[in-house]
Amino acid sequence: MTLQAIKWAGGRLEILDQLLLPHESKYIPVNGVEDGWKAINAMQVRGAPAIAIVGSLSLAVELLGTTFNDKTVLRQDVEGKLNYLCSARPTAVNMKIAAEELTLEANRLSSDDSISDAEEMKKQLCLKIEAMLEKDLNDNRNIGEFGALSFLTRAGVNGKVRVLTHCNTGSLATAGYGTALGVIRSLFHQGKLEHAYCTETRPYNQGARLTAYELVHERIPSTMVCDSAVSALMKSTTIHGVVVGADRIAANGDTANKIGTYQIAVVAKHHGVPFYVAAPLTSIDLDTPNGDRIVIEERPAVEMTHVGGQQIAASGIHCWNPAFDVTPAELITAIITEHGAFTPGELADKITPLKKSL
Ligand SMILES: CSC[C@H]1O[C@H](OP(=O)(O)O)[C@H](O)[C@@H]1O
Repeated sequence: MTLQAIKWAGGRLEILDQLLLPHESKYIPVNGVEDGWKAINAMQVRGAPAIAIVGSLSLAVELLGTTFNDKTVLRQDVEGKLNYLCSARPTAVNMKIAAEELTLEANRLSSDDSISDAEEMKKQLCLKIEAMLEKDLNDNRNIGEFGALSFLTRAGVNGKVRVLTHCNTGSLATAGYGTALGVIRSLFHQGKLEHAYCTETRPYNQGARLTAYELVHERIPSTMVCDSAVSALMKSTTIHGVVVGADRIAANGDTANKIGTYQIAVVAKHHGVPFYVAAPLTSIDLDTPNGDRIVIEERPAVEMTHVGGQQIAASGIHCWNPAFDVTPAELITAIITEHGAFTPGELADKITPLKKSL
């Protein structure tokens, strides 16, 4: 199986259908925003950064297949389709931020009299969308380096560390390399990783199906544990730190991430284990003051009662299936971004000027 979640070439978009992993590696075409919305909503592609990139590229596919004669019509088309794409999944903020940035760009181009031709405006918008791929990859490598530095201040006697992560935050959740899994990759490449532990991450099993494969694929020394084994692991083994991804980080540092993250943070606190969130600025939502204001997506019960199409729960049982939970800032040691690691308390002040410079 390849580790490339997204393929973009010459205006053609394909995604690795992550519902089939790890058994089958199959790319499916995304021919426009409706395909993009459906793939995101069904979780054929998932992961906050990957959602924003695939959603935006699905718009680019549609734009490149249409001729526009009027800049205002083009701007209205772009804004409407971006709003539609944002409705596919509510918790991750990356698609919303991408939509805001692209709408601002469309407004700027539309009012720029030096750009008389709607087709030229379309070309510039598509170039901005395409640039998201390389930027995300570069950001992830920087997150990896800053994250490795954060861990190594607490390294073990041999200078190596044991790290736990949750869900999938690797190449299959981003344009490549990953966020939290990127930190693990950087530690491994620096020869500083003693061992990585990944949770299976019920009910969608991103850990068992996706992270385990990425770790095995790259021969990173690792062990998978059940979600319910994290406290026993921390009691029996020295874990130098936990690093997880983020779907939406509020201005005060409260972080929405895959369900189960919050309880790992509580257990880490009990065991004195540092707890890091690794995420690009595109996952930080300064417009949301705290985690109470983050909408948590609830997924269908069938994703709990069935695994791989096989029923594992008694018919008729009621289910509660929130896809995410919110880890309060006081349980987070630092938030690792492409610009450095920041405490939750300093986050807003540190990144506000950085976001403005984007
Ligand atoms: C690189 S952030 C990935 C983030 O997204 C995952 O959620 P989902 O698989 O439902 O999209 C999980 O929360 C990860 O931390």
